[in-house]
Amino acid sequence: MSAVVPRVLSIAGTDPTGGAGVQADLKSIAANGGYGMAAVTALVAQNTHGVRSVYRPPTSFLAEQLHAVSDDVSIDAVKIGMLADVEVIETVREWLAAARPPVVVLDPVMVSTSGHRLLDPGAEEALRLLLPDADLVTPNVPELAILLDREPASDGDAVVDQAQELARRHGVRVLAKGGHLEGPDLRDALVEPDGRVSDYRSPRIETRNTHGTGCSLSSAIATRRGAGATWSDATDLALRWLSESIRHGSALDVGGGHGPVSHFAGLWARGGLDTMPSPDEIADEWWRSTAGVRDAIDGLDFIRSLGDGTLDRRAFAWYLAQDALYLREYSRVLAQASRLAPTPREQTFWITGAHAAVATEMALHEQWLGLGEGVPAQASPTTTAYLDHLGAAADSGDYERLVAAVLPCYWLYHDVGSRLHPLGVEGHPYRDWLDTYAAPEFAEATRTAIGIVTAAAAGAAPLRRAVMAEAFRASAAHELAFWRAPLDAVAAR
Ligand SMILES: Nc1ncnc2c1ncn2[C@@H]1O[C@H](COP(=O)(O)OP(=O)(O)O)[C@@H](O)[C@H]1O
Ligand SMILES: Cc1ncc(COP(=O)(O)OP(=O)(O)O)c(N)n1
Repeated sequence: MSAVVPRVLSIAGTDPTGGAGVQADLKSIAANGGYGMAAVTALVAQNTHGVRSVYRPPTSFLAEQLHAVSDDVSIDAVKIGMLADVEVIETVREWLAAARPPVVVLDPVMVSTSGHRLLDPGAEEALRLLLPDADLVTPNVPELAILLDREPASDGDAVVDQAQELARRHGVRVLAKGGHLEGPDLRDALVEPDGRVSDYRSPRIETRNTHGTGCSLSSAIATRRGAGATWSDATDLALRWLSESIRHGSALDVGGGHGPVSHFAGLWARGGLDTMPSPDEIADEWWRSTAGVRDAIDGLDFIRSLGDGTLDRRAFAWYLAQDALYLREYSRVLAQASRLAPTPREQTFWITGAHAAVATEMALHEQWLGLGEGVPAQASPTTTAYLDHLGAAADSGDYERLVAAVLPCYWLYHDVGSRLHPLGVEGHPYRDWLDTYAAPEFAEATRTAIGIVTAAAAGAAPLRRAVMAEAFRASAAHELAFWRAPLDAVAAR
């Protein structure tokens, strides 16, 4: 069973400019969703112009690195790159036999683009003997030819023929890479040991930034396969990612020769640099964003006179009638939130709120509607506008947007209710109302609603979070209008 984040080990040489070797592998593994590890086979002094020299440390130290990893970490996939010479190949072969990683991708690195050898000529036969230990081998055109001891293929069909022969000879899956052929269209071919071929075609990108493409591709496939994708899907995903990364390579401005690909360009473009806010940070930000609305609510004559008990009873009756009309619909909106909720806990919370909205609140309001102060039977324009906004969120089927839209009705009522409550002394005419919205049960429901909504916002992508914040702010503005309307309506009579 592979881990959610596959643990992928690169066994390869280095590139201090970060375009190829273990440095590229680690970026590729991370960009494809894996946890990257690296055991270094050789230290290579190279840059975007080419290789200057190679230092191969004692293989006993490579063995120590490999065992240090496998003694401690469950490895989901291994990518093997530059092996330098026979001794290194033998060391890796012995370790593979002992560690038995579930996925092994072998990029048979032999010669750099600049023409410098990265594998001793005398090590080619040893490398051939390593092929059956791999699940996938990813040669470019010249490497494929050397492994078969043939001339390099000069067109796509000839590459596939050679890949089929290599696959059959060594009983191994082969991804033959077509980057070294001429022409505007690229063809990579995945060949199964039984000869079946899957083609992957893409347009050639006009760029000098192709250094390390082979390293990056093999690491990406190992990572995707380590995460559980089929070989065919892993190859497809890795190639799509590689094309995107090649396309953005020239924007990096690294070196004056063949520059690297931009391993994280796609992630950056899709918001990968944004840190995820915590639910508490979202709660603070959203609450601060309604400061103007809350000040305006506090400044309303309706709220002031509701608190000190001097509110015109006709205005209060008008408000309660509108609130009754509102709550009937609000209950349906909460029921929809319950229907869309992703967890039983949230489902239960919203349906309990829906019940409270019709039962508890309607009982309280009926008591006041008995006042018979010329109560309107129709929803006012402000009530209608607020309900249209909530109804649109409910009809969208978008749970996050919907729960963000219903939150101000909890949060602002609890805020106003708890601040006015101390004014509700014995004999206060609106004491029931003040008690309801300052009640511990309503405070608890408000806390839960804030927790659910802000957790959903914290887990959402930035654009989705912005949609939620907008729904929340719009509802807060409707709350202000709702509280401003009663005195205006009574004055207009
Ligand atoms: N200019 C390019 N545009 C798009 N894809 C490319 C380009 N050059 C190489 N690739 C892709 O990069 C991968 C590695 O290419 P290749 O050059 O064949 O191997 P290597 O880097 O090992 O020499 C292949 O999937 C190939 O299709
Ligand atoms: C340390 C190291 N390993 C491999 C290579 C070759 O990289 P590759 O991905 O095959 O791409 P090119 O650099 O040949 O285009 C390397 N240079 N260094």
